[in-house]
Amino acid sequence: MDGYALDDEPAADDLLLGDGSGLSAEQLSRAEERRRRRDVIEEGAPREGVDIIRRVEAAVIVGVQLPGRTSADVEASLDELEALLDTAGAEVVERVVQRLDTPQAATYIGGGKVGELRELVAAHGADAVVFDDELSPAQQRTLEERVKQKVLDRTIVILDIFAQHATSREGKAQVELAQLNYLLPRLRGWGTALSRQAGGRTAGGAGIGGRGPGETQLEVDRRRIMRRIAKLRRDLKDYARIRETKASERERNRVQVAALVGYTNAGKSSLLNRLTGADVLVENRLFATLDPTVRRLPLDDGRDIVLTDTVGFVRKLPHGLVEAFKSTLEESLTADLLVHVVDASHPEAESHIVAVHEVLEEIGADAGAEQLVLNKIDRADPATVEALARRVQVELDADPVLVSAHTGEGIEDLVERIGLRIPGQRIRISAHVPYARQDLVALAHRSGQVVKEAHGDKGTELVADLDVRAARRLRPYLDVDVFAEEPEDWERETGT
Ligand SMILES: Nc1nc2c(ncn2[C@@H]2O[C@H](COP(=O)(O)OP(=O)(O)OP(=O)(O)O)[C@@H](O)[C@H]2O)c(=O)[nH]1
Ligand SMILES: [Mg+2]
Repeated sequence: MDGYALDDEPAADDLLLGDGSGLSAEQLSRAEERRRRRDVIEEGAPREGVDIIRRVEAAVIVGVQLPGRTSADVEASLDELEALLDTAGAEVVERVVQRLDTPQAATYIGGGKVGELRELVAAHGADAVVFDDELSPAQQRTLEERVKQKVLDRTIVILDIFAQHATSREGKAQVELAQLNYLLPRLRGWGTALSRQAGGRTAGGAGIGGRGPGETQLEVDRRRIMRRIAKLRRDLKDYARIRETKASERERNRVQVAALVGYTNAGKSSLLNRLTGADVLVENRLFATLDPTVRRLPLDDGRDIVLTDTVGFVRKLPHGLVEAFKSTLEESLTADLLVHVVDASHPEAESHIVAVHEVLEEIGADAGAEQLVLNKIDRADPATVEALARRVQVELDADPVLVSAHTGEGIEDLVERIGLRIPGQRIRISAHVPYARQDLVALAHRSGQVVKEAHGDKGTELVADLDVRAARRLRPYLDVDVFAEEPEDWERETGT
């Protein structure tokens, strides 16, 4: 069967209604309601884009417990899949878990389970089955044939959320590239949706109740997608070049960068707002932020650094997506310090830390300095936070700062810690310091490298490499006022 010609199978809908399917009267009537609404929707206009999930209302989700994973692991991952689907606008009506020694080649789960799934889907009037793991194109196709309904996986859900939320040109291009790369090997199955995207239904009645597009149409689609992929790659290279230019401008201005990274919904944007008075969208939703935001952060010692906020990570983040977002994430790659934000009130906090480290490793950003921040301590149990802090100290050799972006608790500590972890820049100064201010000469010795020191009749002639803070205190006696031209508006350059 080609395409999601769902209405080919009206029988599946009628199959179990009113029989001993085990559903409550309420569940049955909701299933009936969904069917009615969907009929209306299917009549409606074709939608734009590859928006597969937006067409899903009610999903059955499937997790597999492989050796080495506890059932709690599987449930936690399914909780997250449910949250992802919720973000994408779909409701989960049932979850199915199977224990397996190894995934089945043809259908991932076992044959008996597939039959069960088919019945569940029909009984609930669900319009999709979503697997928590990535399926191969062949598995997906086989499952669709047997379950008689659309079969999706976690990857496409995440891709769809990203597609819904991306706002910048670069973000949109990155997501589209990842989507098309995912789609290309699955074209046989996705033909219908694509033909619609191309502007109308394919000749031959590929729409409701029709057959999928023929081979020729598939070839056309495939070539068109490949051309589009090539174009997106070129565009992304251009965007990356622009980004590089900005980064090297910042380099020239010797601005240092701290990047907020962390699991989605950890509170990165909230912290950026709290630390810099920014006004970035904060939502109790996964992937609220997709586009990087850059803000100036004044440190206690008078230095200004740049703080960046970017897309959050999640377990099993599709590889294509990480690849596509590499240039956005480059900000973290080149940062002087990674500020890794953790939702300390989340029961899965530790596995989130691990997942974030995995993604950082994948993009090659795991080498630099990292400051762990345990956020949301206002809503977490203090004993739990303490225990978590102790465990990360022992296991990761991290010295976390405890904060609440909401109440502001710990924020001063965090700023101080960032200042300590980001090495002060040194600048070369030359000065004539009067004998009355020998304390400043002593300061130069303490906080930097004195290159030359000579005693003349007016005072001490000094050449030294100092951190900016110390240098600023010598300002009245500098031979050249290096602070006269401080950059002022670089934080607006990526403006939002
Ligand atoms: N109680 C409490 N809630 C917080 C705190 N910080 C953030 N939140 C809430 O956590 C949710 C996510 O916050 P965001 O700042 O959007 O998180 P994020 O890490 O930027 O999330 P993404 O951009 O989706 O990756 C929001 O509902 C915030 O109000 C905190 O310190 N305490
Ligand atoms: Mg955010």
